[in-house]
Amino acid sequence: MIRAVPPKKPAAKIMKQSVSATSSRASTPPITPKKGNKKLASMTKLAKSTSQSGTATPPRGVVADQRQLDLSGMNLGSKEDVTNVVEEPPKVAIAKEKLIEEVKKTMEAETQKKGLNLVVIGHVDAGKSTLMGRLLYELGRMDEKTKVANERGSNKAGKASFAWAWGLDGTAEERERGITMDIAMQYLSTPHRHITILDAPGHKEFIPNMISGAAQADCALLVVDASTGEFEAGFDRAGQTREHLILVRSLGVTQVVVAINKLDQVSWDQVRYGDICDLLRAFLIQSGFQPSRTKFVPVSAMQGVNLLSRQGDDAKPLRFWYDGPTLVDLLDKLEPPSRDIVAPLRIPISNIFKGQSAGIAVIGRICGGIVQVGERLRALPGDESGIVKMIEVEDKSVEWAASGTACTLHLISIDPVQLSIGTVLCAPSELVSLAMTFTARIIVFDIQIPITPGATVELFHHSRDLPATVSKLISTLDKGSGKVVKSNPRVLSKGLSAEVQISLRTSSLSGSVSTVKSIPIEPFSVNKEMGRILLRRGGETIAAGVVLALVG
Ligand SMILES: Nc1nc2c(ncn2[C@@H]2O[C@H](COP(=O)(O)OP(=O)(O)OP(=O)(O)O)[C@@H](O)[C@H]2O)c(=O)[nH]1
Repeated sequence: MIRAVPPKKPAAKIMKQSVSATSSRASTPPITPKKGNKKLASMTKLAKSTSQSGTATPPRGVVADQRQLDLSGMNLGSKEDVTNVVEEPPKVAIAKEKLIEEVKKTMEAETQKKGLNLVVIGHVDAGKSTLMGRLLYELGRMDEKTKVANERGSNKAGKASFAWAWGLDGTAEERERGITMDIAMQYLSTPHRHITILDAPGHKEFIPNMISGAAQADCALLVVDASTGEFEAGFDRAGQTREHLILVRSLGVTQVVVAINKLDQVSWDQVRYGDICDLLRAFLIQSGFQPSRTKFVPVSAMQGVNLLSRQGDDAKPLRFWYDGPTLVDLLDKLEPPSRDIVAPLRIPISNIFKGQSAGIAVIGRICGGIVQVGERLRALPGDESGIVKMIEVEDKSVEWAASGTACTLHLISIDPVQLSIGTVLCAPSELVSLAMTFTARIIVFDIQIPITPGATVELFHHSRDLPATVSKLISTLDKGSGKVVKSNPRVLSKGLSAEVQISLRTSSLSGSVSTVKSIPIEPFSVNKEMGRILLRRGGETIAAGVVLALVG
């Protein structure tokens, strides 16, 4: 199904006009950096600046409740400042049942471009940001002026080879270090798809940020450096090519496009391309990806070869042996996942920033249901609620947004101090459950030290990570049937499937005290996206799994 996003218009006309209006928006040629992009850029900067100061991306073991930390750098006013809104709060324009019908119609409209969220992953320096920067340009999302400014700026900084990456890596520190540190969000439009790009950092140090991006993704674009020695480094046990693939699969991503990049560095060697594809194909199958849902494409991000076309001299050596799809052809065929629009509304917050006018703005991907302007939302944990003043999707103001959509909500009449990364917004009549202990079915990764009862771990759930304990080892399970193989095992070693109990801890590995008492979480059987978890320890992902039941 589709991510359905209507244009902003008088609510009464929504039902009649949405299909044509939406389709015309869908075919609108995008493009130059807009006002909204500036806002997004500053928001991204905010996330990055907090990450530089060690707050948004806590070093391993640091308490991950970001509530105070996130808000401290934002100069947010008190509740009075935020809630003292003179203007009338907006009203809900359309009844829920009618809205569901409206959304269904829009989603079924054949002319509607299908939307999806794509996380760009791969080993450090594989060329992810360069590829995305070049693609933005080729598809008309980056204008000539910005391109020239990035070329001049990077040249002046002695980093000419990063000119394309500067289109995504926006902060001074990222540009200085020549690496991506936090997720950068951009939008691309192919003939049949609206794609929200989440450019993830490749450096091991920033894996938590990468997980935050992967948790919001439907599909992944894996970028691999084909240069001699570089592919091998990334594919090594300690490399991020493997780790990123395992992580995205664990978080529910089933479709991957693999871009074998920098082929210009190996003279477009067809044998090298084939060897890399063979190795990756075997690893993808081993990691649980279906061969029919993994596609490979040879490219050079730097030269812009085989992104949109294979024209020009640079592409000549590739034309000798390749006549398959381009990268854009493959992106255009990615299958959007089904969206559960009738499910209870769930919006886990992945970022918070001060709104342009009154109120606070939060970013999140809708994991079920529909949200509309004027709706009152409850924020959990806590007892706060607020009103949706505005919804933005792809920098455009819309009346509603449905499950699967990454959106920015501007909230009023809410105390921002009660919000944090990981807070879940939902309808007051259908609250998300809270728990500090739950059981989960996990798969243990390739770990050296087995998991024992009471093992301290970092629990990753959506964009949040928290100190936790594997409080009980309940049973080991048969991977295929799920039947109990052994009850109360003493340890869990690599490759095992097991049922465990996980409890939040009130202190982190570093000894600081967490204020988190319970988190909004749901069994996988209730809401898939709310029920996925990852466990990390010592900077390594040790297990992934799904929530079975909440204990307390
Ligand atoms: N020759 C060649 N160099 C490339 C190509 N793509 C990227 N590079 C270079 O590889 C280096 C790293 O590129 P980035 O785009 O920053 O890599 P990245 O994967 O985004 O890096 P992180 O996000 O920090 O992991 C830069 O110097 C690029 O110019 C390519 O197709 N050919």
